[in-house]
Amino acid sequence: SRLTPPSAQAAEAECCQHSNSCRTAAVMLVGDSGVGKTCLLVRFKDGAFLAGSFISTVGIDFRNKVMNIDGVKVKLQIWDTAGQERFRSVTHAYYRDAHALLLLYDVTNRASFDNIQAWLSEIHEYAQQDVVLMLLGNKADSSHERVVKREDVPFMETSARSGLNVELVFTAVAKELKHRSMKDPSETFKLQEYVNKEMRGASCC
Ligand SMILES: Nc1nc2c(ncn2[C@@H]2O[C@H](COP(=O)(O)OP(=O)(O)OP(=O)(O)O)[C@@H](O)[C@H]2O)c(=O)[nH]1
Repeated sequence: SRLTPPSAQAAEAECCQHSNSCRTAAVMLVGDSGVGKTCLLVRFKDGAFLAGSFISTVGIDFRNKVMNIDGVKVKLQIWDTAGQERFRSVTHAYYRDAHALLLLYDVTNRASFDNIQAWLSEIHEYAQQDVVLMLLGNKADSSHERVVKREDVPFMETSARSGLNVELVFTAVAKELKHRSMKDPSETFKLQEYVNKEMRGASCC
């Protein structure tokens, strides 16, 4: 479906009616068609996997989810963009308002990985300079041989199918944005360090 997200301010007003400690953040999912953007969002929002026939997103879609980050409500307004080339001009218009970008590729699809450079150029051109950026290698449930990962952007593997790291991605982004909005220089937050620590924690003990 094609929906226009309400402005971030409207979303903030709605969220903050119920709480005086609340932040709103716009998170945008980008990447080639078929890498699993819609599925990742549905997994995060509804805890389910959209198996079966693949319905490509048309234009842009969005969903809200409120997270509790260390006692502060962070409302994520998550925009799911169409990966298909013909919708590129629609998605360009949304980059400017995004606080965070999740750039996905499919670990089983080499072309989707090779296109990351083009996506990064696009992000550089249209997004805010200080946008929070994470690269996600999705479909990590697959036993397929991995394409080489990049070291220059915060990175982690995810699976919309198994749920691997899905909650962690959004928690990490929300934490980063919360830290920034509080503007407390004594508290630093390192996205990659946080996800590395949390991933290790999950696999040990
Ligand atoms: N095995 C596996 N399949 C997945 C995963 N995530 C998505 N898929 C499958 O990949 C296909 C594409 O998923 P979508 O989420 O619709 O892809 P998209 O990136 O939103 O595509 P566009 O809307 O065209 O940009 C679907 O058939 C999904 O079932 C995953 O983590 N593991």
